[in-house]
Amino acid sequence: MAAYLSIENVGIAFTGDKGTFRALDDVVLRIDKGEFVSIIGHSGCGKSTLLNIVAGLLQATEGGVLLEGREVDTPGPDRAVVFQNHSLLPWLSVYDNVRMAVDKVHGKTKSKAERHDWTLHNLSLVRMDAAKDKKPGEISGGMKQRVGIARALAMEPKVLLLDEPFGALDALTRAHLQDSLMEIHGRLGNTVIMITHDVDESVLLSDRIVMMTNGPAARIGQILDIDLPRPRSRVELADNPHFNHLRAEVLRFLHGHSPARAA
Ligand SMILES: Nc1ncnc2c1ncn2[C@@H]1O[C@H](COP(=O)(O)OP(=O)(O)OP(=O)(O)O)[C@@H](O)[C@H]1O
Repeated sequence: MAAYLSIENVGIAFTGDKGTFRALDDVVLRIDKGEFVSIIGHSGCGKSTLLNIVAGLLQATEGGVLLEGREVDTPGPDRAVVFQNHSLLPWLSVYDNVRMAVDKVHGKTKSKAERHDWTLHNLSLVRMDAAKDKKPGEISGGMKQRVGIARALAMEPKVLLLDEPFGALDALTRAHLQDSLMEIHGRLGNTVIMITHDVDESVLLSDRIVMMTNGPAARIGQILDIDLPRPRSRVELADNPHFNHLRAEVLRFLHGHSPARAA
């Protein structure tokens, strides 16, 4: 059976003033519906480039991406992206930031009352309904990321693309948001690709971890199956030998692929 999301022999080269830079080479990855896949690798290896190709924000030079058998090469509401630094509109309230996406995606299929309820429902999924009337400038970084996630979920995308969504947050907030994301994924069964630099985060959340070699011409170096039963608890996993073994596997891979110095 064909994969739900299929990254087929993707390569990309950037051409600029200083010549051509080959960022990715022959990346092949097939993802099932409902799967949570993390991508990990050293800085500059090409993780965001790969995510942006799946999002349709960048065009692959070779190969392509298929979602349910159809090629995707432009952005679309079936693939929602959450970036490391929230991209909320500062002049709109929390509610309106989500509502705008809801109106755009569900304007023709849901009534006004349904769109209102759907906006509130998604804000409550990330526990931001009480702060719905605040502006982005009045809430914390973690709260902004939660709104960004609510906005992405409200679009009911086929695939949720997360580019280091918790990278800019303190450890405690990060842990809370990881737990929320795990709970939402458990409940809704979203298909997720998440870029992270955090080894524990990748093992805790993922079904599979895709480890990338360093660029130029980065590829998938190894894929690790995370066969820990769900639901998962960070506290219980802290002294679980299998969790620690998986964690060590990722660390070993990263250590064996030390980053090249930036030119
Ligand atoms: N538009 C572009 N033009 C030229 N080179 C680019 C462009 N975008 C990315 N690159 C290069 O491609 C490589 C991969 O970049 P990318 O941002 O995908 O890495 P990353 O793994 O996401 O890094 P980080 O973890 O630091 O965010 C880097 O060497 C980067 O300099």
